Amino acid sequence: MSMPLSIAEVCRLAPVVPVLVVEEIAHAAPLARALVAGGLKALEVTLRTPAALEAIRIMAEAAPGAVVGAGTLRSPADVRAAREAGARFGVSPGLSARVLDAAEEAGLPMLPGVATPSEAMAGAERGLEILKFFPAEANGGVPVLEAWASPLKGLSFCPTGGIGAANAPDYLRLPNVLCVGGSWVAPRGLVAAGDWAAVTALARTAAGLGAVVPARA
Ligand SMILES: O=C(O)C(=O)C[C@H](O)[C@H](O)COP(=O)(O)O
Repeated sequence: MSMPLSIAEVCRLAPVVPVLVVEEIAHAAPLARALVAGGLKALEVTLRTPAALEAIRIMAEAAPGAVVGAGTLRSPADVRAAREAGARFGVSPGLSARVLDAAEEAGLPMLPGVATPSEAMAGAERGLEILKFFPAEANGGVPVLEAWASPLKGLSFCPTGGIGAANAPDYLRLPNVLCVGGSWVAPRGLVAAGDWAAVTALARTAAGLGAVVPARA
């Protein structure tokens, strides 16, 4: 039985949470190992492919250093399926009371997505202190999080959507950012080609982003 982790603990495992779209079961184990080898331990497997739930099971077994979660949770049924597959945290594009109720019932720590102060306040009213800012770049990116820092004091964010190695440091240096999410560390082409060494190299660069940002030191 793995130790239960809070969302804060999940976000502190590494500066970047890889957002994964697993098309083939055979990719699950080597992909998880490649990311963990590069230093990224919290892995978000999106429930966007038929392989996703089985991929969560396989990754947790194949990469003991990984903390595997499920992304794209949009319904209570998604939450229950993710939990049964062994997901240790859940991520959602939005903030849904039904999804959050189901997650509470299942004991699944949730990182729901918000794009406005009203949504962030709705999350805070439910006792959540860490929220995903999604889609980060399309919603105004860094200046929006800077503008939220004072009025939404006490809330921290995991911006996701449109983030890559080039702009991740701009987010990671914000005091109200704990980590960022992104698919750039596991690009479709490298995964399809089984180029796990290249994935590890991307992960290593991403894992090192935290070290160069004074706010996270
Ligand atoms: O569905 C979810 O729960 C998600 O987490 C969505 C992802 O955060 C983004 O799709 C990642 O965005 P990119 O890094 O720009 O590819």
